[in-house]
Amino acid sequence: MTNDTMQGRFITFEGGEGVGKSTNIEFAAHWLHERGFEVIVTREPGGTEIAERIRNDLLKAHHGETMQPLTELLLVFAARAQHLLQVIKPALERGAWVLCDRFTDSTIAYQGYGRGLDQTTIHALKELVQQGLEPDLTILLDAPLDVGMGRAQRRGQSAGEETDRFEVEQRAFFERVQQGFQALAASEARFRIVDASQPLADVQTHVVMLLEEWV
Ligand SMILES: Nc1ncnc2c1ncn2[C@@H]1O[C@H](COP(=O)(O)OP(=O)(O)OP(=O)(O)O)[C@@H](O)[C@H]1O
Ligand SMILES: Cc1cn([C@H]2C[C@H](O)[C@@H](COP(=O)(O)O)O2)c(=O)[nH]c1=O
Repeated sequence: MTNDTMQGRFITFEGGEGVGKSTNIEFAAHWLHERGFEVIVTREPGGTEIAERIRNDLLKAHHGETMQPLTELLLVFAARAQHLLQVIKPALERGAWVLCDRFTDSTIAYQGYGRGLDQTTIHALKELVQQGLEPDLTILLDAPLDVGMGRAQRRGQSAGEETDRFEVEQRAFFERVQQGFQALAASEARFRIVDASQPLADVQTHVVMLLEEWV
């Protein structure tokens, strides 16, 4: 099944840690609800009971055993298969807007550029799981690393969140991830880059401009 047979809109929000994906998805959902659209807000890894359990394994620190990059990659796609079949495709088929916090571009950036896994393998898994389904629009929230990481740290401290298995990575890892997102944005027509280092009101004005092209 491809996007051509789907009635809804599939919008993904991408970017590094703390750039404002969740904040802007909630804002976009509210904006669309007010205009009468059915909106599903979801996230990856996650979005179903099984996929959320996989997320927990992916994000929590494991003591005494290191998760292999290939294991990480397969778990991300296992969660995605469940999420696509159970939540995303049915919602698109009935005409809803699906706003998803991260999708396969995060896999290409984190497991491909970040961990150094082979892009051909990633694309083969993508084809197997997505069967040609792509987001209609991908909003890349882009900010210097220190801006996003500073925001994520402050949010984590005030909410008492535990640091996850990705957040403890070295700066060089996040630099590679950011290069990955920038390379994707330069090569895929569905990407739009939003400067996420701006004040939130300006970021949201830009997000609305992008949504207006699809309503
Ligand atoms: N443009 C902005 N200016 C200032 N603060 C912002 C801006 N956008 C988001 N924030 C704040 O930064 C923090 C991180 O935002 P948010 O949780 O939306 O990011 P995220 O990209 O979803 O993070 P993560 O990758 O960790 O899930 C929050 O406290 C949020 O209120
Ligand atoms: C979808 C996806 C996610 N990740 C990583 C990226 C983040 O560090 C975490 C998710 O947590 P957040 O609250 O959304 O920041 O998972 C990944 O490595 N690969 C993926 O495909």
